[in-house]
Amino acid sequence: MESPAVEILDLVKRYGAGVALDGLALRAERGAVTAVLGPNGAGKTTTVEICEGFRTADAGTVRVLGLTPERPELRARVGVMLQSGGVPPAVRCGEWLRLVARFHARPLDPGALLGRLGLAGHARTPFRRMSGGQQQRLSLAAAVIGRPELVFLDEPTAGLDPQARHACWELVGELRSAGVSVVLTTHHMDEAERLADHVVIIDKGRVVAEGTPASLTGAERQLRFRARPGLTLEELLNALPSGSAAKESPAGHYIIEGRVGPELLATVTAWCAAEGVTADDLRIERRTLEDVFLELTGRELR
Ligand SMILES: Nc1ncnc2c1ncn2[C@@H]1O[C@H](COP(=O)(O)OP(=O)(O)OP(=O)(O)O)[C@@H](O)[C@H]1O
Repeated sequence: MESPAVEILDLVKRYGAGVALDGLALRAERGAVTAVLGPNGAGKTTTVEICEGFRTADAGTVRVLGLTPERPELRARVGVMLQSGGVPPAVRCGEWLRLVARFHARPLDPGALLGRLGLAGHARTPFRRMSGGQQQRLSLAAAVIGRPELVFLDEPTAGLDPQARHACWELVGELRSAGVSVVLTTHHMDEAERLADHVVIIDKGRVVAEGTPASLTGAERQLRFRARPGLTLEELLNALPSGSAAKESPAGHYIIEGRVGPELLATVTAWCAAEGVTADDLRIERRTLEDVFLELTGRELR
């Protein structure tokens, strides 16, 4: 049977007295987009860089396409986009991509790839003169130019403008359609929900939840509104159909769960009117990955 794109078991990484990874386990299937989600310092970059062979683990096993990360044959089969670094400051954008392409047997066309990522006009710009977002897009291009079987993208859209973000999303979609396995880290829930087949939420170096975006968020809808913090919800709860729940999370944000329909909506708005509460942004929607994370850890993702 074919090995998964990435398989991690009991991974531990310490930096001095601090534990960055605390027994992390993760499996990324071939041909799928796996999003690793978590707040700052959760251990995303450490995990990805161990898989890429740039850092060594203190304990645990890691297999990338069935091999240990330091195996040299992985270099031609795995594309890597780092959060920063790796490109000489004076090299011109187009020159760099052509150079990277030469290391691969069947590279994509560098010029076409630059065009796809909105960098056609910057082919002659030295790396150090490119904006952060442009540098990032070049790193993305360099990660995929060799037609890898597996690509690691560490926060590929951080700091990108909306247009560049969409170009990146499209590229990830195409990689997936071409059967490439993608492992990406992100802080953006919408990005994970939009792109990923499988989401792994990590916090403090451990996996706190995983599944498809739909299985994590569930099919149930919620009623949400914003109002002044500290409303007493007991009376509202008494008025709601049995099986409903009402909570304030975070302060000033109210979430009503249960059978969301006309009756529940009417009860909530009547209660608001009676309490003199103006419910801002009143809406009905599915739970988001952000909510899932908040429930699991009591903290927001960013
Ligand atoms: N080289 C290092 N030396 C010491 N501590 C480190 C080092 N790299 C990471 N850490 C620590 O390990 C923990 C995990 O960091 P990591 O960069 O993997 O998190 P992350 O989830 O990628 O965060 P971010 O979203 O901010 O990039 C953090 O507490 C961080 O301070």
